[in-house]
Amino acid sequence: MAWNIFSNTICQSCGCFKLFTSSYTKVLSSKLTRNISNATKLPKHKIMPPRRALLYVPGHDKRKIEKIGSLKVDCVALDCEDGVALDKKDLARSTIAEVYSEVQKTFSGDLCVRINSPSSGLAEMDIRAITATGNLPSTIIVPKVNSADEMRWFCNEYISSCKRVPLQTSIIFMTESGQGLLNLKEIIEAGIAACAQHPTRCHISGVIFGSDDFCADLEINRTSDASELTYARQKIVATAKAFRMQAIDMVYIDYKDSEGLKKQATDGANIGFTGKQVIHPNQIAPVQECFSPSEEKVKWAEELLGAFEKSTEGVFTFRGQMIDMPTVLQAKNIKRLVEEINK
Ligand SMILES: CCC(=O)SCCNC(=O)CCNC(=O)[C@H](O)C(C)(C)COP(=O)(O)OP(=O)(O)OC[C@H]1O[C@@H](n2cnc3c(N)ncnc32)[C@H](O)[C@@H]1OP(=O)(O)O
Ligand SMILES: O=CC(=O)O
Ligand SMILES: [Mg+2]
Repeated sequence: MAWNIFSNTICQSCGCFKLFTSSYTKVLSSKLTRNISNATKLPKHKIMPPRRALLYVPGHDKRKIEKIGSLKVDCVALDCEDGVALDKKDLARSTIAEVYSEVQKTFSGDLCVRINSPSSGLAEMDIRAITATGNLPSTIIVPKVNSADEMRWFCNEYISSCKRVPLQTSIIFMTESGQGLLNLKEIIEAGIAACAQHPTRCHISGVIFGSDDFCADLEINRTSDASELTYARQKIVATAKAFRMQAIDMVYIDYKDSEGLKKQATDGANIGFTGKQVIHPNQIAPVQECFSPSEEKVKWAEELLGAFEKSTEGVFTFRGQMIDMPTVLQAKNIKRLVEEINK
């Protein structure tokens, strides 16, 4: 009985199924059975492109847009929002609509468009401009989502504006206020429910932490180690991951300080973020490196998984450490990440 439940619900693309089947034959402790029962309630993993660095490029700035094809970055956001002054919003919309297909020919990463926020009164025009073109963006970023209603509003507005049927548009939204953080779970659930009405057209794939707007909203004083943002960052990661979504960390605005950037990116990766927003080409390589497992870690994971395959026990010793299922799962995460990056 339990066996059938596992095989129908555990994601096979990430390898959990294999792990759970081997662990089933190895250790059938009550603790493990309880963990697997909980796992069955989780949504399935989706195959998502890696978004280790997400570079903002102001949507009206053709000089910067022309650079995109030469940049080795996982993800670019053509911006209609805060990177564009109010009197250049129209120019950003028309430029993005004009160049999107061309840029896609030279850039193989995820080419997103960040629209203005649902409450700005500008988002309708952004949505209309990007859906009017034949080539819909692979990902739309919706900033300053403060409530479930705003999330529902965006999903319905987007679907009803599309002249062509969109195919699996990723929707990533931004948490940038006290309300946004407080309502995070409800916002995600509203997005999942709205997209479930159009399962082949769009899905919610990530949350971005808009820390600068968040600091403004909460009147936070910034410090160099960002310790004042620990709660928000951890809440965003835990909530996003509970729904099997990506979590993308804050911008490091001091873009000439590469050491500070690396420190903050490493901190973000260590607490579970999958990537980080960047604003300058020089930030791409260090950030992507911080969100990639080191060679040493990959070797550790490969060897540990090899040892796990050979072991006939649920608990065994590897490089002097006690290893059981949680550590095997961590090694599997590393293997999966490497596969996604190398795809
Ligand atoms: C924090 C809250 C947010 O909402 S963040 C998102 C909104 N902000 C943005 O989008 C800012 C994006 N970044 C920028 O506009 C620029 O990087 C800023 C910070 C203004 C610095 O520009 P600039 O003085 O030109 O830098 P630089 O001379 O060192 O640039 C070297 C060459 O690289 C280019 N470059 C720079 N930034 C980008 C970018 N984001 N995307 C693509 N290309 C970029 C510059 O144009 C420059 O090229 P060139 O040498 O002139 O040919
Ligand atoms: O939009 C990003 C932010 O930090 O605010
Ligand atoms: Mg913001």
